[in-house]
Amino acid sequence: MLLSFVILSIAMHFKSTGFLMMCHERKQVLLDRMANVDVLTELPNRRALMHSLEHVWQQCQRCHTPLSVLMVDVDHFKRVNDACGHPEGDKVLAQISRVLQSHVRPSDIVGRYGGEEFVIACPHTASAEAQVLAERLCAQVRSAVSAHHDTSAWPITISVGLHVCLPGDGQTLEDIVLLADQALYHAKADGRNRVHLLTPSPGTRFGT
Ligand SMILES: Nc1nc2c(ncn2[C@@H]2O[C@H](COP(=O)(O)OP(=O)(O)OP(=O)(O)O)[C@@H](O)[C@H]2O)c(=O)[nH]1
Repeated sequence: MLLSFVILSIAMHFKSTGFLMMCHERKQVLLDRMANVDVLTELPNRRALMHSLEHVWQQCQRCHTPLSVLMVDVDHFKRVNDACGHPEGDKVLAQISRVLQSHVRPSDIVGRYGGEEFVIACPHTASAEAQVLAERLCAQVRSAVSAHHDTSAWPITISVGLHVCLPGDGQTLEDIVLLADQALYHAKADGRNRVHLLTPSPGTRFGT
């Protein structure tokens, strides 16, 4: 009788310890998700994106292959919010994120950089291939995403700044993001709804 009581107590102790461990693991998974995933788009947030970008850049440097980085920004997005409302704007951002994600390779990284800006990193990808991808993304967003205001559908477009990092040019993560952002600036200035490939001046030294 006493023996079975002891066995039962031990079994209950392990069961409750196991249960507590399971709760702890679930809580940890939830916390990790909250720290790394953007709630609206379910894409990696800026923190997770920068972490992955650093990882793929190191990988490309080891393999002596280029890394193409696309900075994507929704055109005149303020107008969408103003005309259709913030919740509709949120839907548009979620829709765009799905389009971007569905047109890249599994090895590419898509993340929400902030607001209406996304970053796509394509490891082992040279400029010609990246440019084709960027043009395709522009066309896909234009045809697949629209905001609904009353009965009218408003086409949504994106501008893409493309920067190609070559191993050996000494670029830091900050340089990479800055250059992709400069490319985006040109795409916007040239009229939006387009891709601009940045060509750094010959001899430009980074990371100094
Ligand atoms: N609905 C919604 N709007 C957002 C979110 N994040 C940023 N925005 C809006 O995005 C808009 C960005 O506006 P601007 O920076 O002026 O740029 P823009 O209107 O897209 O114009 P250009 O970039 O110059 O083409 C602002 O109105 C922000 O409020 C979000 O999570 N949801």
